[in-house]
Amino acid sequence: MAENNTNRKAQIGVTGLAVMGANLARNLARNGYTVALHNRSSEKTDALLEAHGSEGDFIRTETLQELVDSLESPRRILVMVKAGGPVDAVIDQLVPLLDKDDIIIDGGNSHFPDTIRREKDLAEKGLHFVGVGVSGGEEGALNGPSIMPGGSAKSYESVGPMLEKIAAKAEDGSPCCAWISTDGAGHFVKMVHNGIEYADMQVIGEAYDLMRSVANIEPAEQAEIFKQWNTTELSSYLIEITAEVLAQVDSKTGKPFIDVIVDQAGQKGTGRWTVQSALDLGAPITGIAESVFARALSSSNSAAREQAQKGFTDGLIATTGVATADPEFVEDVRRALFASKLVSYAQGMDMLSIAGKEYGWDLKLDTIASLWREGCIIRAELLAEIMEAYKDEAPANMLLAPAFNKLMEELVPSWRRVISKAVALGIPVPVFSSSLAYYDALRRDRLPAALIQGQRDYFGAHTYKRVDAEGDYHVMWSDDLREVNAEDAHVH
Ligand SMILES: NC(=O)C1=CN([C@@H]2O[C@H](COP(=O)(O)OP(=O)(O)OC[C@H]3O[C@@H](n4cnc5c(N)ncnc54)[C@H](OP(=O)(O)O)[C@@H]3O)[C@@H](O)[C@H]2O)C=CC1
Ligand SMILES: O=C(CO)[C@H](O)[C@H](O)COP(=O)(O)O
Repeated sequence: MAENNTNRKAQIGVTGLAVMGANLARNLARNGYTVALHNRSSEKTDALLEAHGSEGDFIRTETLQELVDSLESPRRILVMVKAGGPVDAVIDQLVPLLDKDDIIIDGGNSHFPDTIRREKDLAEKGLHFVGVGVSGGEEGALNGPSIMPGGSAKSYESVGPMLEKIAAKAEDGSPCCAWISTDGAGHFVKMVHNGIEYADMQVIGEAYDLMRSVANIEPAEQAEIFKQWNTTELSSYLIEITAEVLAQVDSKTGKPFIDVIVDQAGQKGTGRWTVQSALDLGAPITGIAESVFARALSSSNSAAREQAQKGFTDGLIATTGVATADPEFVEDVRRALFASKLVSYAQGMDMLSIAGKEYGWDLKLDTIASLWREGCIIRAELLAEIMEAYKDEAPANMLLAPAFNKLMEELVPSWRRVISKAVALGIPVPVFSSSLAYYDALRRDRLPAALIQGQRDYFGAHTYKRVDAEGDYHVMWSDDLREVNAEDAHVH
């Protein structure tokens, strides 16, 4: 049902009816809410109503004033427009039309500093602003996404029940939606989710490349391998869709579909933001960073790639390493993929823990892992175990939780063999190898960081700490090489 009826009131309005907004509106309507619809250009509103108007109770509106007038008070307006300037533009148009205590919900992939700014500005005007991370793509938005809401606890009392109703449900029936923390926390968690998503996709790509380049396993055969892997501890949405992409045959040429796609990966920005933010926080998300750079390397300078293919001829680039699909090699790749994937999740969780302290957010890592169990792009069987690992006392690092510690020990030999083979044959595995370096660095008794401290003290009197005494020290490098207490020498 869809009417322009000024007497009827909707419980929520949605503005921005592209794929995500349209499907979230339908999801809300299917769950029994009366939903007011608005889009900058009314074609999308009409297209939605024509195709799906019978799915629930919708109110068609043409202007933002009509949208506002169609809502019960306090008003709830879900903004699903392009992230960035368009969100500010919509907020600026909405604010003069709203009353105290009305709630604007931004469900797009907004950058969390923008969300912090918007929440503060709107709070000063007596309005609530809720930045909500939504993951699950088009299909998830319709049938149940993973939802990560920030904003004030008070606003969650009003929007939480609706969001929980439309969210994906985990196996135990709990909704994949819970209040994360104040202001930009929801968008921050969604951003880190996307960082993990980038790494997860890249490690799958590296496994594919290894099996194809080293063992000549063609895409159709790999589709079966990924399907089988999806029945193991690797079981996840991304492994599942990888099998489908690899099974696809191009209708124009009859070639494997993967072979007709230009090998230059795009990105909209959330992975890049994750790395930028990690640099600010000093969070060592090395695998996630490599996955963002791998996309950049694939696409930023195609002329350099073309010339290097002809110019870098050290004879190591593999055409084949293993003659056939050696099952032991394939199992090694599976294990290497799983180990690298575990590192990506561990790095993401570590970044959340650091950010919680820095931004004053009480981030519950077990709850966050629980929200990612269903509905989102990184949903995986593994997340139930991650949730358990953070349930009581959070480990200093996810990999140190007993279950993962033991698992990593089992995976490491395969991981090393696969990376050695890749390096020997000249196949780039940036996330496999940086993840192993991260694991090795964590477990190493002495790191060369000691030498870096010595160098810093030499050229900049930056001081160092001793392993056997408290305090900060400096060596009089350009004098008599005496060690002095930094405080006495007035250096820091
Ligand atoms: N696509 C996906 O899989 C996912 C997307 N997201 C995020 O959800 C949000 C919506 O994504 P998606 O549905 O893909 O849509 P897009 O990001 O493609 O945005 C299109 C929508 O934004 C509207 N819009 C653009 N500029 C303005 C403006 N200045 N004023 C008013 N409206 C404007 C468009 O209106 P018009 O029709 O008039 O042009 C249209 O409704 C984005 O932030 C995206 O990053 C989050 C998770 C997954
Ligand atoms: O948020 C998402 C899923 O969680 C979107 O799909 C996201 O836009 C994908 O990112 P990119 O285009 O950078 O690969």
